Amino acid sequence: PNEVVSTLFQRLRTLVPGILPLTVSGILGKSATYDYVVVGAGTAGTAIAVRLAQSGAKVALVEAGAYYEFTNPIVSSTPGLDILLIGSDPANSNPLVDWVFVAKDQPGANYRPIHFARGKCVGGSSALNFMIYQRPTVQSMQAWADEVDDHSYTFDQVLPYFEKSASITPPDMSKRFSNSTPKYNPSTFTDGPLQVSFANYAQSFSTWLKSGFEKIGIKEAEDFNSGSLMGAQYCTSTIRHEDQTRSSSEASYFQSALKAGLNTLKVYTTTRAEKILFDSNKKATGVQVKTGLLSYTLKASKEVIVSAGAFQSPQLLMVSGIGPRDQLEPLGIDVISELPGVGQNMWDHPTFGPTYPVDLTTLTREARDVPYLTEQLLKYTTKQEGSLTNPVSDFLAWEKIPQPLRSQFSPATQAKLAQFPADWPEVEYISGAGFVGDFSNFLLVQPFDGRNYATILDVLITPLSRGNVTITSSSTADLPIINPAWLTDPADQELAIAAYKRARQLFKEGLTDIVTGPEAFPGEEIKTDAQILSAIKDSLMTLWHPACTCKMGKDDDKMAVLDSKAKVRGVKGLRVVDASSFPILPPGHPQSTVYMLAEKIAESIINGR
Ligand SMILES: Cc1cc2nc3c(=O)[nH]c(=O)nc-3n(C[C@H](O)[C@H](O)[C@H](O)COP(=O)(O)OP(=O)(O)OC[C@H]3O[C@@H](n4cnc5c(N)ncnc54)[C@H](O)[C@@H]3O)c2cc1C
Repeated sequence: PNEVVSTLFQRLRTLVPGILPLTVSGILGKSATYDYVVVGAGTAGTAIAVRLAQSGAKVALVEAGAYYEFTNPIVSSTPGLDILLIGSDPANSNPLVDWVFVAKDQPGANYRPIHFARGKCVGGSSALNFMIYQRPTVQSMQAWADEVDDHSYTFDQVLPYFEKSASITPPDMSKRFSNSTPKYNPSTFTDGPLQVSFANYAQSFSTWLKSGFEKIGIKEAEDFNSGSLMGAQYCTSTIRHEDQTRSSSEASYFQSALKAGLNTLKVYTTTRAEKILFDSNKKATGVQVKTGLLSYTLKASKEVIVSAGAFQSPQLLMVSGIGPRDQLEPLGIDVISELPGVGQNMWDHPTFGPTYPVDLTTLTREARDVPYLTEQLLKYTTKQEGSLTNPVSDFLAWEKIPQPLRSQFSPATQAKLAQFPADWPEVEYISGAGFVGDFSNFLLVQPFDGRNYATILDVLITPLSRGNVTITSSSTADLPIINPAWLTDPADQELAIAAYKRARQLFKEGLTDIVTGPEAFPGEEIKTDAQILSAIKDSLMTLWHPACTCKMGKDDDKMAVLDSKAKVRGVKGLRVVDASSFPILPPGHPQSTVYMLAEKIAESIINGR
């Protein structure tokens, strides 16, 4: 027992750091001058701030939240707990680390209010995400380069920045099931700070998926980080291999800079950016911030960089006078640069999918069988093994909808889908080792009937619906209104129905050895296309990938907010670097691209200097 207690104690110390990083804290409440002020210590913000500070510049990093190790202890650090407090029910949230956005009045979600989690902490959304790490395709990055008329965004040109941001550790096959060997390409990683690896446990459900997908025509893929996605394979995850904890931007970029004794970076936690300040030449001179009741100014002698995420970067621009004139003037905001694209053009990836009973151990057992859960907790804390090392979704498949389903698309939908390049998948299928239902609360929805359940999450990867972000006041204390507008383009509805049928086909033709009964959700009685669409709307959820709300674009693109170096048009000394800067949302999960962009723009700023 002494040994167990001692191991547990040591383990807890790695999950909840004992020392507050006071050495890097700015003096809260006191105005100061830096070379760069970065707003938002999220995924992009932490990465770019650390890179600028490593170049010798003095950098202030302003973050509205705190350290997640204190405001979401254990939950954020433990891969298997990533499903907690991020469900579609707004009550299923932790406001200490989440802004708790709610998307309302969405016809595509049958008007259910949808909780849209966004990280509010050092680490931002990388502290809440599902840890899937995968990169876009060659042709999708060509589309990005074409969209911004800048060849430096082609896949070959950006690969060094993907590589620079991350390192990879091979899977420990002595701890995983022997039939769960992943394929991957280690040559596209370096010794970058972000830790990418594989969990010390594969979901049993996932061990059936390679053969299952093959039976419905989706072949095994070689890997998902070298420029192609079509096919099925285990994915890499942002897991620190040595202790099987989450590798967020905080645990990677920030902690490694801290360990190296970086003293040019100062972090202002629990501090909200209120407004970007400009001089008479429209040059950004700093940021007005607020900690508690204290408002003060952090001056930037070189540049202000906004990395407040896809909802709050456009908000901060708008309250500072940059955006659509018809939104700003009625709120009494003086227009400094009229840019109609701020807050528009929002891309997101909606998800939904059927659930079946399966003859395997899944999350359902973990949630309902207390002795089993205790065993897993002990395994995780003492040996870094077992199901809690696994972020739940560890196997992916990608495709364009095949015949005969494809021929059922209307000519309009076929034409719209044809705009996407050949290597850009239309649909992703994600392993979901548990009951998902309407995504309201992953823990509470697990049935008590003693059976295990598994789900395939369909994700629309070529969404054509575009949403927006609008402000209701001139204060960043009021959350902006988000309107993802899921499924408002009829082509998305047709694609969603086809994707649903493919997921059902997988269970019925590919997974017959493990399926133990009829469809549990939404149910066999849902048959016609109209019924399927209605069931999709009743359960649709975001995959939390909002992007492109301050998009970069060509000089003649009126909706472009940024140039291809992420500089805000119409003003000086101001950039936006995060998921909002994307001109398009490339296929898949965006965090790898957010890190790539932070590395690329940091290098461009440093070289430009
Ligand atoms: C639940 C969930 C699951 C996801 N799963 C995956 C996945 O598996 N794989 C993947 O690739 N992607 C995933 N994503 C998406 C991915 O995490 C995001 O695309 C990415 O982290 C966005 O990075 P960002 O820098 O744009 O914004 P963020 O990381 O959200 O950073 C924005 C930061 O700005 C701060 N901020 C905002 N306003 C202000 C203000 N006024 N003043 C000061 N600070 C402010 C916020 O608190 C936050 O820290 C997921 C996201 C979520 C929420």
